[in-house]
Amino acid sequence: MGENAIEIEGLTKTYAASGSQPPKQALKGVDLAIPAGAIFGLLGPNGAGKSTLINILAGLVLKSSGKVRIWGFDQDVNPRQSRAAIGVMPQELNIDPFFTPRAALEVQAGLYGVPKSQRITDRILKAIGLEDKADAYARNLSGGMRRRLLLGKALVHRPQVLVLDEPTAGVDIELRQMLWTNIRRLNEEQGTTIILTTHYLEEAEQMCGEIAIINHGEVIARDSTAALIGRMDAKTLVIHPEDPVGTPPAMPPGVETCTRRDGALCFTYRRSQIATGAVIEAVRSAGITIRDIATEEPNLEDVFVELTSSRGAA
Ligand SMILES: Nc1ncnc2c1ncn2[C@@H]1O[C@H](COP(=O)(O)OP(=O)(O)OP(=O)(O)O)[C@@H](O)[C@H]1O
Repeated sequence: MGENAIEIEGLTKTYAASGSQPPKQALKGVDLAIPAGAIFGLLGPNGAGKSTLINILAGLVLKSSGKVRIWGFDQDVNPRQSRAAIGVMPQELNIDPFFTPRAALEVQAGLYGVPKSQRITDRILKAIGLEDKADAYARNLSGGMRRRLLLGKALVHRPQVLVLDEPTAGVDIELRQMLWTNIRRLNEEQGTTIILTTHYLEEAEQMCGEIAIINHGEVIARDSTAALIGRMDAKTLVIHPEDPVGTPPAMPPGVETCTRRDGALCFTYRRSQIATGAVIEAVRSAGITIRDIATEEPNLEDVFVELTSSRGAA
């Protein structure tokens, strides 16, 4: 195994035409390397191609062309090994209602050819907090419990790479925290590489060390989360004046000024072009006494919006 858990080169996928629907090119030549041990975020607007990419990794969708290596195994050359190295928690709650969690995990382990003596069913039930429900029918489980069971099913063969497709979509905060605690633990204690898609950019910002942004079937950015956010040039300075200010002070060109409802003055400008000191100086020169001062840095949401909105529609 090299340093990368996943290596993707020139990956394309075109879904065939069906009925009145024309063929759809969902992936247009994706190159992507995901380092072993990472918590890696795959972000993009609806329809960008994230699920297609994940489903190809999982062996659920056939690629049209390109190379995929999972844990060093080429999907075309070593399909069995590459499949054994990856576990996928899908988006849909596709659980057989007549299986109990214990049975569902056992069946899944059987599908992966895990011998009975090597199964870790009890350990997984405990990790996902379903010990109490181990023998209840799945149809009696809450949505949150089913989701945890899906995570459990992805773990039966102890994969080195765990892929999570929107793991926390529509789940309450408590369950979200629990899922993340589980996932972080897997990453820290077992060194499992985690790849996830999420619509919660704040969550991606907190969880993922590295991120790829995919749009219209192409990777349009791939960097550490910090570096991606660092690319954004915008900065906002928020100044709370000692006394209410009627007319905002004159500013150097390129500074946008607004007054917030609480009376704070805010100034937005490009860090690369205007020094914060110059903005503060302009405020002081206008005779304003500053009570408090704060800056607002861009976040992942700003990066995402800027990158994905600049390319237009498909
Ligand atoms: N089975 C299919 N047949 C035809 N087109 C498909 C199929 N699956 C996906 N597509 C199309 O391929 C494109 C990419 O879809 P995909 O589901 O990969 O996007 P996504 O980024 O996962 O979106 P979402 O966030 O909504 O899940 C979309 O235009 C979608 O309509």
